[in-house]
Amino acid sequence: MEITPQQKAHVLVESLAYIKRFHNQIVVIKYGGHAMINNTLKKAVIKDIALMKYVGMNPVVVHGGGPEITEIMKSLGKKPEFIDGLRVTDKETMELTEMVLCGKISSEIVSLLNHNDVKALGISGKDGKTIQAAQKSEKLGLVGEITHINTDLIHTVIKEGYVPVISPVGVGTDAESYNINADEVAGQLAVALGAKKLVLITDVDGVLMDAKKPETLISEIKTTEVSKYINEGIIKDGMIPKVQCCMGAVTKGVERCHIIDGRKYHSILLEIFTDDGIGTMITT
Ligand SMILES: Nc1ncnc2c1ncn2[C@@H]1O[C@H](COP(=O)(O)OP(=O)(O)O)[C@@H](O)[C@H]1O
Ligand SMILES: CC(=O)N[C@@H](CCC(=O)OP(=O)(O)O)C(=O)O
Repeated sequence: MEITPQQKAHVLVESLAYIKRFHNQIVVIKYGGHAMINNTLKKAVIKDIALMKYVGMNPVVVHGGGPEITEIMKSLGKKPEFIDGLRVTDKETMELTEMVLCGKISSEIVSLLNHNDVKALGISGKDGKTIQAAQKSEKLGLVGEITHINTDLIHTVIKEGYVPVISPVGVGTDAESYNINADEVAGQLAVALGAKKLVLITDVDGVLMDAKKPETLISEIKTTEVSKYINEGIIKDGMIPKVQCCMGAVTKGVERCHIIDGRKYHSILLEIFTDDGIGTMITT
């Protein structure tokens, strides 16, 4: 169906209300590794984030990269192991994780944003002690639990006009590195920054009753329903930290938390600039 010039103009005018609503507001976008499917899609996601910045919003990107960490582990003969969606992390895995997240993925996102004339800056959670952490549990090894978020560096770079791109690596009291699930970082960062909205981009339509059937999308989940879905085995694996982090964020003041499908072109814009909403929204 062809869109007429009048319809295009109408869409632009309609967007004004959203631009005004989010002007100068922080929106945390978590870009998951499973949604970094190919370069074309990656470039489209980056363009959406660039557009948010152009119109006066303050996007803060938290990136994942689980599939790439898994790939490099396998290529080195290491067997990835997960408990409730979290990677069991020994010392060598931690080094690989840091290399992939801070060395490769962060720098790629930063460079794509820069290419779209948006100033971007990569920040590992270790930089400026932004994400402080302690060991989550013995069995997970060097997986971190966030103990404190220091937002100074992020606020400074936002003030200077940059889009911060955060890698989910934390620092302990002995300067040791911790691998932290990127959803957890995004959720707690959204709270610490007083973000208006948290958007998690992944590779499914949202939370599904049956993970293999997109038509079973649950468009809204109340925080009180989350543990029921987890206990019944409907929400599992990598979806567990996602709903839990949204739950934490909405109960601590983030107005809206959404889990959306990054495989669909311009899903971020649809989420931010329309009333219809897509994916799953977590509400109190
Ligand atoms: N109820 C559910 N609805 C949708 N996806 C689910 C559900 N339970 C588990 N999942 C899984 O969660 C995955 C998303 O988490 P994850 O693989 O960690 O993605 P990301 O890299 O984007 O963080 C989906 O691809 C799906 O396999
Ligand atoms: C502890 C833990 O599981 N950390 C994650 C960090 C990366 C991540 O969260 O990436 P996605 O968002 O792409 O899943 C991992 O090692 O895979």
